[in-house]
Formats: sequence, structure tokens, C-alpha cells
Amino acid sequence: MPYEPIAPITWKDGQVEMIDQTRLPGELVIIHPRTVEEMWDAIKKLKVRGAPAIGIAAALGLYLAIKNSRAGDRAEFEAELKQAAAYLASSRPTAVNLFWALKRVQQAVAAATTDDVSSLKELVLKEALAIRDEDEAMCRAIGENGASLLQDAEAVLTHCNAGTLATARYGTALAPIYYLASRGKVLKVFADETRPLLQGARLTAWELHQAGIPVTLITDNMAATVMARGWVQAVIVGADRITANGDVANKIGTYGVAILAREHGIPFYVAAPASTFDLSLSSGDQIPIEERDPAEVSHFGLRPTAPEGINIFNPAFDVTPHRYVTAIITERGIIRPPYKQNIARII
Ligand SMILES: CSC[C@H]1O[C@H](OP(=O)(O)O)[C@H](O)[C@@H]1O
Repeated sequence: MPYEPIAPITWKDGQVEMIDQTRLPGELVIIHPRTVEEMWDAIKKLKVRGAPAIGIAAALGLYLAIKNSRAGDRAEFEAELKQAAAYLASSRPTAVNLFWALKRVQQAVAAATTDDVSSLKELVLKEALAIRDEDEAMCRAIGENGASLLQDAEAVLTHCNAGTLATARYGTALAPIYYLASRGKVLKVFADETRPLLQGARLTAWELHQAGIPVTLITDNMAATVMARGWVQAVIVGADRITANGDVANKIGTYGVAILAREHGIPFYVAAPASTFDLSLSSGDQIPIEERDPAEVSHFGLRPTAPEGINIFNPAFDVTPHRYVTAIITERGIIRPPYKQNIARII
């Protein structure tokens, strides 16, 4: 039986079941957000994180917000739903999947033929679960589509975590690695630790090790040496938002890895579902970049690693210009330059 990567967020026995990713790799802790406020907090604090997983969490957060609604009619119900969507949208600004999912659930309710509030409540949950199920299928397809690009490689480098923990299951950047492994082609993976929150060390290394895939953890400043020594034949990363021209917002540090890959003649692949594309933005300089608590940079847990009172810059994402992107792997196929035309054709 091929290895089945873990699903980070599901709906089971009438409640959200979610891995608290801030507790990994030391402990596998399952939590059950019961209110929209608890879901907002889980997204904000990266208990659930990764663009597709954030979208699923937001959609389920909408259901938590309205499941006990006492709205007297459809108009009141839709007003409550809109208010909850605005609240969840305030949790994190960069991953477009969050906004895409909130909009999709609201549109499903708007298109409903019933005015019965109980039926509309059920519809919200049904749409949230459809988003989750479809994301799992998209990740499988990304795995299959991406495999053709990696099948001749021995090792790849990845940044942050775009694995099963960032999606419904299987991941985006790690999906081709899981797909190939299930067919007997086991790639080696070099995982950037990915400061400051260490998604690579804590999450990518953990999930690949669980899957029996040989993973080597490196600090972010080792990527150049790994490439210079010829140890990797490709780089593959996820994305939080891709604009109409193919610019890619992803975890801070991705842009630097892309430049290093270009310098070393190594292909730089981005893996993402269609729900990560934002065609309303023409280029990456329009993408809102989340800036987080400076303490994430100045402390290692509770231990200060920088003097008090200094300036700290802590953007959670950067933007890689499309010119550094070799190809974008989606569930609909592989998109190559010229990106503006080919994204418009495929997405
Ligand atoms: C498959 S989307 C993964 C994407 O999201 C991560 O950001 P965060 O951990 O802050 O949610 C990172 O940018 C990953 O590449």
C-alpha cells in the first residue's frame, strides 16, 4: 500500500479536526477549533498554514461562524456570512486561497435556490468540504503532472513547507516527490530550514521523514553551497499567490533561492493549484506581503537572539519575478513561459 501522507485539517464526527502545526515536530497534537474566533486564531498563529490549507480552514471557519445562526431569513443569514468572511479575511493577507475560498462559499449560498436557513447552513459545510476534497484531488494531479519534470533528478531542494501539511493532502511542491516515491523512484530532498518560523525544519523534514523519503536539513544560507556542489538537479517550491504575469509570492527566502538556481543552471519549479492564481493582479508588486511579529526574528522560542530595541524587518513572503521561474506545475498541466499568455489560456 503506497504511503498515505497525513491530512492536516478534516471534518470528523461533526467537528473540525486539525493538526496544531506549531507543536510539530515534537508532538502531534490534534485540536478542534469550535468557533470562528478559534479558527481565526489558528490561521493567524500558523496552527494551520499553507495557502490551500488556509483556504480550507477559512471555509470551515465560515461554517463555525454560522452553524448556530438564529437568522430569521436568507438576507439576515447572508449578512452574517459576509461579516464572518470579512473577519476571517483579516487573519492573513498574502495567500489568495483564503479569499478565494471565502468568496466561493458565499457565491454558493447566493446561488442557492432555497431560502431555508437550515438548508443554507448545510450548504456552507458542503461547500467547505468540497473545497477540501477538490484540493486533495488537485494535489494528486500536481504530483502526477510534476513527476515528469523530476523523474530524471536524483535530488531536489525545497524551501519552507509545501507538503501535505500545507494542503488537504499530498502537498503541491512535495506532491511529485510523493507520487514518484509511490512508483519506486525515491528522490533525495534537501530542505531549507526556512527562518524564522522553520517550516522546513519542523514540517517538511518531519513529513518526509515520516514518509521514508531521504531528507537532508540545511540552513537557509547553505543552499548556494548545495547547488554549487551539484547535489541537486532541481528546485521545487509552493506558492501563496501567483499573478497574471507569473510572478510568485512565496515564503520569504524563495526569491533568493530562485536567483541561486538561475546562477547554477538549475531549473526552478513552482507547484500550485489554480486557486493560488490571482489574475486580478497584473504583477507581483501588487501582492500584499504579510509582516509578522518582530519577536519571530529576535527570539528563538522565548530565548532572545538579538539585542532589545533594534529595528527588525519580518516579511513572511517575498515575490519571485516570473523570469526566474522555469515552469509552474498545476493540476491542469505545466505552464511555461510566456506566462501571461499561457496562464490566461490554462487558468
Ligand atoms: C502549498 S502553499 C505553501 C506555502 O505557504 C507557506 O507559507 P506559511 O507557512 O506562512 O503559510 C509557504 O509560503 C509555502 O510555500
